[in-house]
Amino acid sequence: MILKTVADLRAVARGWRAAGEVIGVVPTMGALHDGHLSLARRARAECDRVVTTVFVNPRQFNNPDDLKKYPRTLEADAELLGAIPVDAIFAPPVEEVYPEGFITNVTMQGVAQPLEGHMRPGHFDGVATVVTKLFGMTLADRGYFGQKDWQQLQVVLRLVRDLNIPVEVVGCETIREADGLAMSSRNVRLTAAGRAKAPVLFAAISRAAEDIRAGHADRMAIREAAEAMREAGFERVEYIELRDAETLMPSDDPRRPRRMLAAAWLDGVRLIDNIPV
Ligand SMILES: Nc1ncnc2c1ncn2[C@@H]1O[C@H](COP(=O)(O)OP(=O)(O)OP(=O)(O)O)[C@@H](O)[C@H]1O
Ligand SMILES: CC(C)(CO)[C@@H](O)C(=O)[O-]
Ligand code: BAL
Repeated sequence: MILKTVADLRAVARGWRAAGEVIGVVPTMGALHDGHLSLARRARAECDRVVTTVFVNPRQFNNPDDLKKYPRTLEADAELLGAIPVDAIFAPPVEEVYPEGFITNVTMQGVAQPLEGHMRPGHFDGVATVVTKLFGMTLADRGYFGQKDWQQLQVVLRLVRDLNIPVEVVGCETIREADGLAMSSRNVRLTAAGRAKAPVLFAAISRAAEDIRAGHADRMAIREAAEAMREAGFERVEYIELRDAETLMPSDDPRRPRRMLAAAWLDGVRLIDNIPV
Protein backbone atom coordinates (compact mmCIF):
# COMPACT_ATOMS: atom_id res chain seq x y z
CA MET A 1 0.00 0.00 0.00
CA ILE A 2 1.60 3.29 -1.12
CA LEU A 3 0.15 6.32 0.66
CA LYS A 4 0.69 9.85 -0.59
CA THR A 5 -1.21 12.04 1.86
CA VAL A 6 -0.94 12.64 5.57
CA ALA A 7 -4.71 12.19 5.90
CA ASP A 8 -4.59 8.70 4.36
CA LEU A 9 -1.61 7.70 6.49
CA ARG A 10 -3.24 9.02 9.66
CA ALA A 11 -6.46 7.12 8.93
CA VAL A 12 -4.55 3.84 8.55
CA ALA A 13 -2.34 4.46 11.58
CA ARG A 14 -5.34 5.41 13.76
CA GLY A 15 -6.93 2.04 12.92
CA TRP A 16 -3.80 0.19 13.95
CA ARG A 17 -3.53 2.21 17.15
CA ALA A 18 -7.18 1.55 18.01
CA ALA A 19 -6.51 -2.18 17.65
CA GLY A 20 -3.62 -1.85 20.14
CA GLU A 21 -0.95 -2.64 17.54
CA VAL A 22 2.65 -1.50 17.91
CA ILE A 23 3.73 0.67 14.96
CA GLY A 24 7.33 0.85 13.72
CA VAL A 25 8.53 3.51 11.29
CA VAL A 26 11.61 3.28 9.07
CA PRO A 27 12.37 6.76 7.70
CA THR A 28 14.31 6.77 4.41
CA MET A 29 14.99 8.93 1.40
CA GLY A 30 14.49 5.98 -0.94
CA ALA A 31 16.89 4.40 -3.46
CA LEU A 32 16.76 1.46 -1.12
CA HIS A 33 19.57 -1.03 -0.56
CA ASP A 34 20.24 -3.82 1.93
CA GLY A 35 21.08 -1.29 4.67
CA HIS A 36 17.55 0.13 4.56
CA LEU A 37 16.04 -3.32 4.17
CA SER A 38 17.82 -4.53 7.30
CA LEU A 39 16.05 -1.75 9.24
CA ALA A 40 12.70 -2.74 7.71
CA ARG A 41 13.31 -6.41 8.54
CA ARG A 42 14.13 -5.57 12.13
CA ALA A 43 11.02 -3.41 12.42
CA ARG A 44 9.01 -6.27 10.89
CA ALA A 45 10.35 -8.66 13.54
CA GLU A 46 9.70 -6.27 16.45
CA CYS A 47 6.45 -4.46 15.57
CA ASP A 48 2.89 -5.40 14.58
CA ARG A 49 2.81 -2.80 11.82
CA VAL A 50 5.63 -1.30 9.77
CA VAL A 51 5.59 1.93 7.77
CA THR A 52 8.55 2.85 5.58
CA THR A 53 8.67 6.49 4.60
CA VAL A 54 10.30 7.45 1.31
CA PHE A 55 10.82 11.20 1.18
CA VAL A 56 13.78 13.15 -0.16
CA ASN A 57 13.59 15.97 2.37
CA PRO A 58 14.70 19.22 0.69
CA ARG A 59 15.19 20.95 4.06
CA GLN A 60 18.16 18.79 5.01
CA PHE A 61 20.12 19.40 1.80
CA ASN A 62 22.56 22.28 2.08
CA ASN A 63 23.79 21.56 -1.46
CA PRO A 64 21.18 22.07 -4.24
CA ASP A 65 23.18 19.93 -6.66
CA ASP A 66 23.16 17.02 -4.18
CA LEU A 67 19.37 17.36 -3.88
CA LYS A 68 18.94 17.41 -7.65
CA LYS A 69 21.17 14.37 -8.17
CA TYR A 70 19.72 12.34 -5.29
CA PRO A 71 18.55 8.99 -6.77
CA ARG A 72 14.76 8.49 -6.92
CA THR A 73 13.54 4.94 -7.57
CA LEU A 74 10.10 4.57 -5.95
CA GLU A 75 8.91 1.68 -8.12
CA ALA A 76 11.93 -0.48 -7.36
CA ASP A 77 11.75 0.58 -3.68
CA ALA A 78 8.13 -0.56 -3.46
CA GLU A 79 9.03 -3.94 -4.91
CA LEU A 80 11.84 -4.46 -2.38
CA LEU A 81 9.61 -3.40 0.51
CA GLY A 82 6.85 -5.68 -0.75
CA ALA A 83 9.16 -8.63 -0.18
CA ILE A 84 9.72 -7.84 3.52
CA PRO A 85 6.72 -7.12 3.60
CA VAL A 86 5.97 -3.74 5.16
CA ASP A 87 2.36 -2.69 5.79
CA ALA A 88 2.58 0.74 4.20
CA ILE A 89 4.92 2.96 2.22
CA PHE A 90 4.46 6.66 2.81
CA ALA A 91 5.82 8.58 -0.19
CA PRO A 92 4.36 12.09 -0.05
CA PRO A 93 5.02 14.94 -2.48
CA VAL A 94 7.00 17.86 -1.03
CA GLU A 95 3.94 20.12 -0.78
CA GLU A 96 2.19 17.54 1.42
CA VAL A 97 4.99 17.71 3.98
CA TYR A 98 5.70 21.44 3.62
CA PRO A 99 2.45 23.07 2.48
CA GLU A 100 2.32 26.77 1.75
CA GLY A 101 2.61 28.74 4.96
CA PHE A 102 4.80 26.17 6.75
CA ILE A 103 6.90 28.16 9.23
CA THR A 104 8.09 25.75 11.94
CA ASN A 105 11.68 24.62 12.32
CA VAL A 106 13.21 22.32 14.94
CA THR A 107 16.64 23.72 15.78
CA MET A 108 19.22 21.76 17.73
CA GLN A 109 22.57 22.62 19.24
CA GLY A 110 25.09 20.40 21.02
CA VAL A 111 25.36 17.05 19.30
CA ALA A 112 23.93 18.53 16.07
CA GLN A 113 26.68 21.15 15.72
CA PRO A 114 30.05 19.49 14.99
CA LEU A 115 31.13 17.28 12.08
CA GLU A 116 28.14 16.82 9.72
CA GLY A 117 26.43 19.81 11.36
CA HIS A 118 29.47 21.97 10.68
CA MET A 119 30.09 20.72 7.13
CA ARG A 120 26.40 20.76 6.14
CA PRO A 121 24.90 23.91 7.71
CA GLY A 122 21.18 23.50 8.45
CA HIS A 123 21.30 19.76 7.76
CA PHE A 124 20.33 18.50 11.21
CA ASP A 125 17.63 21.15 11.69
CA GLY A 126 16.12 19.77 8.47
CA VAL A 127 16.46 16.19 9.74
CA ALA A 128 15.05 17.04 13.20
CA THR A 129 12.10 18.89 11.65
CA VAL A 130 11.15 16.11 9.24
CA VAL A 131 11.71 13.29 11.76
CA THR A 132 9.46 15.09 14.26
CA LYS A 133 6.81 15.36 11.54
CA LEU A 134 7.20 11.73 10.42
CA PHE A 135 6.82 10.51 14.00
CA GLY A 136 3.65 12.61 14.32
CA MET A 137 2.22 11.52 10.99
CA THR A 138 2.79 7.79 11.51
CA LEU A 139 1.80 7.64 15.22
CA ALA A 140 4.87 5.40 15.56
CA ASP A 141 5.85 3.63 18.77
CA ARG A 142 9.33 2.80 17.46
CA GLY A 143 11.64 4.44 14.94
CA TYR A 144 14.49 2.57 13.23
CA PHE A 145 17.72 4.37 12.26
CA GLY A 146 21.05 3.15 10.92
CA GLN A 147 24.36 3.52 12.71
CA LYS A 148 25.89 4.41 9.34
CA ASP A 149 24.58 7.90 10.08
CA TRP A 150 25.88 7.78 13.65
CA GLN A 151 25.59 11.48 14.38
CA GLN A 152 22.05 11.53 12.99
CA LEU A 153 21.16 8.65 15.34
CA GLN A 154 22.52 10.61 18.34
CA VAL A 155 20.61 13.71 17.17
CA VAL A 156 17.33 11.76 16.96
CA LEU A 157 17.91 10.18 20.39
CA ARG A 158 18.41 13.67 21.84
CA LEU A 159 15.40 15.04 19.93
CA VAL A 160 12.94 12.51 21.37
CA ARG A 161 14.30 13.08 24.88
CA ASP A 162 14.19 16.86 24.65
CA LEU A 163 10.70 17.06 23.11
CA ASN A 164 9.19 14.14 25.06
CA ILE A 165 8.29 12.40 21.82
CA PRO A 166 6.91 8.97 22.80
CA VAL A 167 8.95 7.01 20.26
CA GLU A 168 11.58 4.43 21.13
CA VAL A 169 14.55 5.04 18.83
CA VAL A 170 16.29 1.85 17.72
CA GLY A 171 19.86 2.08 16.32
CA CYS A 172 20.72 -0.66 13.81
CA GLU A 173 24.16 -1.80 12.78
CA THR A 174 25.80 -0.68 9.53
CA ILE A 175 25.39 -3.06 6.61
CA ARG A 176 28.48 -3.25 4.38
CA GLU A 177 29.41 -4.52 0.95
CA ALA A 178 31.70 -7.59 0.94
CA ASP A 179 34.75 -5.30 0.65
CA GLY A 180 33.75 -3.23 3.69
CA LEU A 181 32.19 -0.18 1.98
CA ALA A 182 29.15 0.98 3.96
CA MET A 183 26.05 0.69 1.80
CA SER A 184 24.70 4.10 0.82
CA SER A 185 22.32 5.42 -1.80
CA ARG A 186 25.02 7.80 -2.97
CA ASN A 187 27.39 4.89 -3.84
CA VAL A 188 25.62 4.50 -7.20
CA ARG A 189 27.11 7.84 -8.22
CA LEU A 190 30.67 6.46 -8.03
CA THR A 191 32.45 5.52 -11.27
CA ALA A 192 33.82 1.97 -11.53
CA ALA A 193 37.27 3.31 -10.65
CA GLY A 194 35.88 5.24 -7.67
CA ARG A 195 33.92 2.22 -6.47
CA ALA A 196 37.17 0.21 -6.48
CA LYS A 197 38.88 2.80 -4.23
CA ALA A 198 35.94 3.45 -1.91
CA PRO A 199 36.60 0.58 0.57
CA VAL A 200 39.80 2.38 1.62
CA LEU A 201 37.66 4.67 3.79
CA PHE A 202 36.50 1.83 6.06
CA ALA A 203 39.91 0.10 5.90
CA ALA A 204 41.75 3.28 6.93
CA ILE A 205 39.53 4.11 9.92
CA SER A 206 39.51 0.46 11.00
CA ARG A 207 43.29 0.44 10.99
CA ALA A 208 43.43 3.73 12.93
CA ALA A 209 40.96 2.42 15.52
CA GLU A 210 43.02 -0.73 15.94
CA ASP A 211 46.22 1.29 16.37
CA ILE A 212 44.59 3.54 18.98
CA ARG A 213 43.33 0.51 20.89
CA ALA A 214 46.88 -0.87 20.76
CA GLY A 215 48.13 2.32 22.43
CA HIS A 216 49.29 4.45 19.46
CA ALA A 217 48.78 8.21 19.72
CA ASP A 218 45.30 9.27 18.48
CA ARG A 219 46.60 12.10 16.29
CA MET A 220 49.23 9.96 14.57
CA ALA A 221 46.79 7.14 13.82
CA ILE A 222 44.28 9.63 12.35
CA ARG A 223 46.96 11.35 10.24
CA GLU A 224 48.01 8.00 8.79
CA ALA A 225 44.39 7.16 7.94
CA ALA A 226 43.96 10.47 6.11
CA GLU A 227 47.21 9.89 4.20
CA ALA A 228 46.13 6.37 3.18
CA MET A 229 42.90 7.81 1.80
CA ARG A 230 44.58 10.59 -0.15
CA GLU A 231 47.09 8.09 -1.57
CA ALA A 232 44.21 5.87 -2.69
CA GLY A 233 42.78 8.78 -4.67
CA PHE A 234 40.24 10.45 -2.37
CA GLU A 235 40.10 14.08 -3.51
CA ARG A 236 39.45 15.49 -0.08
CA VAL A 237 39.28 14.20 3.47
CA GLU A 238 36.80 16.50 5.22
CA TYR A 239 37.30 15.05 8.65
CA ILE A 240 38.47 12.01 10.56
CA GLU A 241 37.71 12.50 14.22
CA LEU A 242 37.74 10.49 17.43
CA ARG A 243 34.74 11.64 19.46
CA ASP A 244 32.64 10.79 22.49
CA ALA A 245 30.12 8.35 20.99
CA GLU A 246 27.09 10.12 22.49
CA THR A 247 27.91 13.82 22.60
CA LEU A 248 30.20 13.84 19.53
CA MET A 249 32.51 16.20 21.42
CA PRO A 250 36.30 15.65 21.29
CA SER A 251 37.22 12.89 23.71
CA ASP A 252 40.50 11.58 24.99
CA ASP A 253 38.84 9.58 27.76
CA PRO A 254 39.13 5.91 26.79
CA ARG A 255 36.78 4.93 29.65
CA ARG A 256 33.84 6.52 27.78
CA PRO A 257 32.53 4.88 24.58
CA ARG A 258 34.27 6.58 21.68
CA ARG A 259 33.57 6.61 17.96
CA MET A 260 35.76 7.40 14.99
CA LEU A 261 33.83 9.27 12.31
CA ALA A 262 34.96 10.28 8.83
CA ALA A 263 33.72 12.09 5.73
CA ALA A 264 35.61 12.26 2.45
CA TRP A 265 35.08 13.02 -1.22
CA LEU A 266 35.75 10.49 -3.94
CA ASP A 267 34.74 10.98 -7.57
CA GLY A 268 32.75 14.05 -6.55
CA VAL A 269 30.70 11.91 -4.14
CA ARG A 270 30.72 12.58 -0.41
CA LEU A 271 31.08 9.35 1.60
CA ILE A 272 30.74 8.98 5.37
CA ASP A 273 31.49 6.13 7.77
CA ASN A 274 32.10 5.51 11.46
CA ILE A 275 33.18 2.74 13.81
CA PRO A 276 33.52 2.16 17.55
CA VAL A 277 37.00 2.58 19.05
N1 LIG B 1 24.58 0.70 5.18
C1 LIG B 1 23.62 0.95 6.05
N2 LIG B 1 23.42 0.16 7.13
C2 LIG B 1 22.45 0.42 8.03
N3 LIG B 1 21.60 1.46 7.94
C3 LIG B 1 21.74 2.27 6.88
C4 LIG B 1 22.74 2.07 5.88
N4 LIG B 1 22.63 3.05 4.97
C5 LIG B 1 21.62 3.83 5.35
N5 LIG B 1 21.07 3.37 6.50
C6 LIG B 1 20.00 3.99 7.26
O1 LIG B 1 18.83 4.07 6.49
C7 LIG B 1 18.10 5.24 6.88
C8 LIG B 1 17.80 6.02 5.66
O2 LIG B 1 18.99 6.52 5.10
P1 LIG B 1 19.11 7.21 3.70
O3 LIG B 1 17.84 7.08 2.96
O4 LIG B 1 19.74 8.53 3.85
O5 LIG B 1 20.08 6.23 2.97
P2 LIG B 1 21.59 6.30 2.72
O6 LIG B 1 21.95 5.12 1.94
O7 LIG B 1 22.27 6.62 4.01
O8 LIG B 1 21.71 7.48 1.75
P3 LIG B 1 22.75 8.60 1.73
O9 LIG B 1 23.43 8.40 0.45
O10 LIG B 1 21.84 9.77 1.83
O11 LIG B 1 23.66 8.49 2.89
C9 LIG B 1 18.97 5.99 7.87
O12 LIG B 1 18.55 5.67 9.18
C10 LIG B 1 20.33 5.43 7.59
O13 LIG B 1 21.20 5.50 8.69
C1 LIG C 1 16.14 10.15 8.62
C2 LIG C 1 15.93 10.72 7.23
C3 LIG C 1 14.99 9.83 6.43
C4 LIG C 1 15.21 12.08 7.40
O1 LIG C 1 14.97 12.65 6.15
C5 LIG C 1 17.24 10.93 6.48
O2 LIG C 1 18.06 11.82 7.14
C6 LIG C 1 17.94 9.63 6.19
O3 LIG C 1 17.58 9.04 5.20
O4 LIG C 1 18.84 9.23 6.95
N1 BAL D 1 21.74 9.63 5.21
C1 BAL D 1 21.54 10.90 5.86
C2 BAL D 1 20.76 11.82 5.05
C3 BAL D 1 21.54 12.72 4.19
O1 BAL D 1 22.68 12.41 3.82
O2 BAL D 1 21.04 13.79 3.85
